[in-house]
Amino acid sequence: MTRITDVRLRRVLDSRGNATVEADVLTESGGFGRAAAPSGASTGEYEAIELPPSEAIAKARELAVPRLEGGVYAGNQRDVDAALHAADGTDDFGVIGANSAVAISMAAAKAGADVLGAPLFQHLGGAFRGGSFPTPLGNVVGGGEHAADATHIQEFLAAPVGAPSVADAVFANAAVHAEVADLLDERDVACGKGDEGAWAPSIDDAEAFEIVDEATSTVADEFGFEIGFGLDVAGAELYDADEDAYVYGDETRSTEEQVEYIAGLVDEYDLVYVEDPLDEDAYDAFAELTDRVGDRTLVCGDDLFVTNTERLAEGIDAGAGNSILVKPNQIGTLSDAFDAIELAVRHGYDPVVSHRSGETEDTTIAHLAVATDAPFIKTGAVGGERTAKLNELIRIADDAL
Ligand SMILES: C=C(OP(=O)(O)O)C(=O)O
Ligand SMILES: [Mg+2]
Repeated sequence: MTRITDVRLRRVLDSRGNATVEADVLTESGGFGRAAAPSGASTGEYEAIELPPSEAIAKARELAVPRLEGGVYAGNQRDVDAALHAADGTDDFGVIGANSAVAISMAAAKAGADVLGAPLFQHLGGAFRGGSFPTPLGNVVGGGEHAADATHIQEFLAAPVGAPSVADAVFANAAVHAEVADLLDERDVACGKGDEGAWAPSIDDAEAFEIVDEATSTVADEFGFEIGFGLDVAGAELYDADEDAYVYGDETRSTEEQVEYIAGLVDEYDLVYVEDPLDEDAYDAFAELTDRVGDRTLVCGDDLFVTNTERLAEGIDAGAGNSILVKPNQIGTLSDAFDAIELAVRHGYDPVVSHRSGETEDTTIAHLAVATDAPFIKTGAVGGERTAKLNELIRIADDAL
């Protein structure tokens, strides 16, 4: 029933105004799925390869589409993803592009769900999923590679850990975003927004901590539940290998000092989440930091693990981190993303399903998070391509798909 009859690929716009790959998958019995690849700006060195969309589409049409059409069932995700790997023949999707691969992989999953008449999260996760929801981490202030002339730390993330429902959590993050705007206004700081919709003020990181701390406390009092906050430091972007130091404008920190700095921030602000506090090769320093603060906060590897089971296994051996960021386009298929989540959970690492800075209206990651019972999802706080995922979580919880 779910035998694939057509795979159609096209270029569409992403939220930065760049082209990205969209895939449609059609099945014999009329099933239909559509998905689009997101795209990073602060990409990890070890991510699967994103090719220019036209090239990725041409290569996928030549090598992957003939293997899929007529020969593979969309309901069998492992077979779809194995066909994509076989068509590519490399271990990083360097031939057809991880952007083509992930768009097809996600579109096939949606087509499989469509034939079954089941929501995507249920097709992926089974009949017993849909009862618990991830806490959304909402980017409210940011800079780094996502905005010029703003904070050095890439993302300050509201974390409504005490929210009684996913809808309450989503509205709380939007309220923190609005409160931050008021606090910036009071300080006469004018600013625009970064790629993910977070405010991108030209202030130093210390001031951003003050503002986000105050905004989360104010909104927590208003909403009546606990709202913490966390960070994506995007340490690989700050790390200068020649100087062997983390560069914050005029200030630099050695690896030891960086560990000390982050551990201090965790305690000063009760941070619930710290992503990529160190460079993408710094397994030992990650392990040292995890040893120091891993009992009271999540130390999450994004560029460190790149959703890759081999890199995660190295991290598990080293004791580096206690959490993994999961971005399907970093590894190229949903099967690979599931494998990373399952390996993580088996070893006590919390998976955090994530958007990219360049996004579309695609909602697959909302379903992936529910399907895998991930405790967190990182998908922004405001902005259409971000609220597409947040509103889908609300619909899933409301049984309104
Ligand atoms: C979402 C992120 O940004 P990008 O997509 O630019 O890697 C991130 O670093 O976690
Ligand atoms: Mg990151």
